[in-house]
Amino acid sequence: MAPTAVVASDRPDFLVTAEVPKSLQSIFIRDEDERPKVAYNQFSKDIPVISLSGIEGAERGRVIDEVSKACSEWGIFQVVDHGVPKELVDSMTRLSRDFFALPAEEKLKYDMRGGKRGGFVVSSHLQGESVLDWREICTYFSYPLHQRDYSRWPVKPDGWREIVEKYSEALMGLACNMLAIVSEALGLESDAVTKACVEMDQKVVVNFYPKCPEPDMTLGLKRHTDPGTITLLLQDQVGGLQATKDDGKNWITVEPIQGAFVVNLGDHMHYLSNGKFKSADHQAVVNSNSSRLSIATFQNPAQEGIVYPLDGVVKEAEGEKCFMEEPITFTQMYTRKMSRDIELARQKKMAKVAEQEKSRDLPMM
Ligand SMILES: O=C(O)CCC(=O)C(=O)O
Ligand SMILES: [Fe+2]
Repeated sequence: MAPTAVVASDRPDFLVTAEVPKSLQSIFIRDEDERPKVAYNQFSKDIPVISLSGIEGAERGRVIDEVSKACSEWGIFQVVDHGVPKELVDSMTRLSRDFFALPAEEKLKYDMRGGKRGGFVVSSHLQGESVLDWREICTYFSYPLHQRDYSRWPVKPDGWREIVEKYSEALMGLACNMLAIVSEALGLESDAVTKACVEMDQKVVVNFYPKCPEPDMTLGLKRHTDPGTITLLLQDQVGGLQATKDDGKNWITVEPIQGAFVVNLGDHMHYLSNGKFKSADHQAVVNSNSSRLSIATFQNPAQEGIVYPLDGVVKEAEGEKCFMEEPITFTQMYTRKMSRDIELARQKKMAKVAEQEKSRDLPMM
């Protein structure tokens, strides 16, 4: 039976950590073509690992070259020697895990459903999906500072709030450094991308993927590209982040590296670069052996930020064309992306129903 669409308000019924069920509820079962093809722990070394050591001095040229190559080929890479203190990363990871271990009623004090800006939710804050992701999340809208609403920041576990504050500030610093490198990799001034963002927005999303009884049938987070400018992802040592550079024909599992950040370019950056830099298609798979934690820090432009290739990126003299018809705002870009996703899901569902009807009409052999 085709699963019926789940509205966000139904979701706590599917709270996945309460007690891991023996089999998967149908609402988590993905169509066959969407299911994982590669194991969560079959790690690949294909994604470049770039050291940021010496980035303000003699090593800058090397970093720019490596970032440029990684962004053209994958749109995803890892960074080490990034300067974010290890103790901060360790505290953030430990307190995040402690939060998800709290009783459901404690987490639901920060229930994010109904359009609240931040807090706890099961599966996803997007509405109208017919299959659920196998995860719980806690979201912090951390920047701009004047929009920060601490009433949506959990007070438990003790000290988490203060650590998230420090973490989001440190990651804002790292993101700006990375965007300077990406600008220079496009042959532009180092502030070209941050200027295009108008005012940098940041959202910290802590993903918790519980152990799953039938991990081959579902996904922790379905295939997507991140919409914003750049994402910095911290993952534990379990493994589960997968990326593809050939539209889903082949997937690789990103090797977890202690203390590294996975850097993902989002759609905004893809457009700013006139398509020279990719926004990586990625997903998260789950497993039956252990739960997994990842912390995604999304750096987005302001809502009115312009989405259009940056001045100087399109080399017209070399016959290059601008691949967008007209500039749009980030809000327009995001709305179009969402409607496209919904339309694709609708078409897929219709094709499936038609297929089922056709096979029902076939004469019995
Ligand atoms: O958990 C992961 O590895 C991926 C998370 C992610 O892609 C996201 O939150 O957008
Ligand atoms: Fe993502």
